[in-house]
This record gives sequence, structure tokens and C-alpha cells, in this order.
Amino acid sequence: MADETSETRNNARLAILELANMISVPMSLNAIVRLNVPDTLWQSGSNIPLSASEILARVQSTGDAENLQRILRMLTSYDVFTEHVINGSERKYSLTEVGKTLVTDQEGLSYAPYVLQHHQDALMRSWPLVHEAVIDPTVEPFVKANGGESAYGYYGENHEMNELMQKAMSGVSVPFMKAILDGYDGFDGVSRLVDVGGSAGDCLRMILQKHPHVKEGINFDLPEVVAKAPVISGVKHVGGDMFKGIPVADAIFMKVRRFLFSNLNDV
Ligand SMILES: C[S@@+](CC[C@H](N)C(=O)[O-])C[C@H]1O[C@@H](n2cnc3c(N)ncnc32)[C@H](O)[C@@H]1O
Repeated sequence: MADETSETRNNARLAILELANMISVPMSLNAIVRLNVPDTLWQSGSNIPLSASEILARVQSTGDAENLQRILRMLTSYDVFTEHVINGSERKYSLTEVGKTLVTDQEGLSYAPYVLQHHQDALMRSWPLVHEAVIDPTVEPFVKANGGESAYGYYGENHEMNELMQKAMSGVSVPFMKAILDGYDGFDGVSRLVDVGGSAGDCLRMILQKHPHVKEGINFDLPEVVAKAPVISGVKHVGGDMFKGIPVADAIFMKVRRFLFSNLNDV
């Protein structure tokens, strides 16, 4: 090991302190979403730099501008905001390209619900149990932390979380699907398409709009999820468990993210 007082050792100590405190980054992101800072800065596209007290005055009648500034500065170092120093002292903030992903668009979508969805209490309770996935991998940390309930079962039973999950998925998937549909021709010759784990049905809606020869879309998801899905022309919502069976179609579409420890890793 290098000498205790060497630059290498000191840098290593700083690096481990930073790693141990990384939680302050997503939690600061969570705070600015909850305070509606991105939409406030965007101001219908102007993105004019505002100081912490100017932002605070727009989002909340009272509060601590000093603390808001701390959060803004922290996220500036992670490229969410740009800091503008006015007359050598006053600090103002505008959104970077990263920060703009949190602004609500004309369709009412953004990545902000994704931030909130990932920081909901039920998930936050699971993180300190990650080591138990090594000791006893038979039960996922989420299930252990939430009284035996699986993540998707939990969302299904909790109306607010189900809605947040669907909003988060729409915010992430709509821009992604626009990019996919611009260049992908894999739907040629498909007339009946099933989207497995289709959530609110956004992907199918966009596929059917772009490819009118796909006459029938089946949005297959858990019963609690499809029960809350909106009516979409040409799309039938079907509830079920993909591990037990899925509706028959010409082609299967599936867009899911693999998580650290989740049953979707078995798909
Ligand atoms: C990460 S989301 C993806 C949603 C959508 N495909 C998208 O990209 O926007 C995963 C989806 O899989 C669904 N799901 C999870 N387990 C399932 C199961 N056993 N059977 C059917 N759907 C399931 C969830 O309810 C959720 O809507």
C-alpha cells in the first residue's frame, strides 16, 4: 500500500468519501423535481437564468433560498444546470441539455416522473438490503423490505404508485420509440402485434400510428396495470402474467429494462 500521507492515498480517501455520499446526487435531483424547478426555469422555452431566490419566489411563497442554491450548485457539478455568475457575485442558473429532460413537454411528459418513481419509499427501503441478495438470493431485496410484496404487485395495489410508474414509463418510452420508429422496419408484414409488459400502451399506440398495416395491437401487462391503461384506438388491453402465458400474435414486441435484482432478469 502507498505511504499513508502520499497523494495517491489522500486521493483514494477523497474518492471513497465521494462514493459513500453519492446518494446526495439523486436526492438533490429528487428535490428539484419535487420543487418543480425545471419547469420553472424553462418558462415556455426561455430558460432565462434565475437566482435561487427568484426560483424560490416562483415555486413557493416562503423557504430557504440558501439551501436551494446549495442543491443547484451540487447539480451544476453534474451538468444538470449551468451556473451564471453575474457581476462577480450573484449566481443564476439555467437548464443544460440534461436538465431539459426534466421539463414537461406538450404531451405532458418528461423524465421527472422517472426520477420520482425510482425514489419512492418502497424502493428506497430496499437499497440497504442489497447485501442480502448475496447472502440469501431466494428473495429479492424489494420483497424483503416490503412485507413479502413484489415490486409490480406493490405498484398494482397502490393506485398512486401505479400511476407514477405508468407516467415514468411514458416519459422515458415516447422519445425512445420516436427514435426507434424512425429507422426500424421490423414491423413489415405484421398485422397482429402483442406488446408484452406494455404498461399504459404508449409503444403500441406509436407503432400503430407509424405502421397502419398493424391492424391489432394487444397491450399485455399485469391485470392491475392494464386496468388503469387508457383507451387507445386499435389496441386491446389484456391482463395476465407473462411467466404463465401470453396472447398469440404475428410478432411479440417487448421493451423492458433489466434491473439489478428483479424477476424481469429471467425474461
Ligand atoms: C420497465 S416497464 C416497461 C414498460 C413498457 N414496455 C415501456 O417500455 O414503456 C416493465 C413492465 O412489465 C410489466 N410486468 C412486470 N412483470 C410482469 C409479468 N409477470 N407479466 C406481465 N407484465 C409484467 C410491468 O407491469 C411494467 O409495465
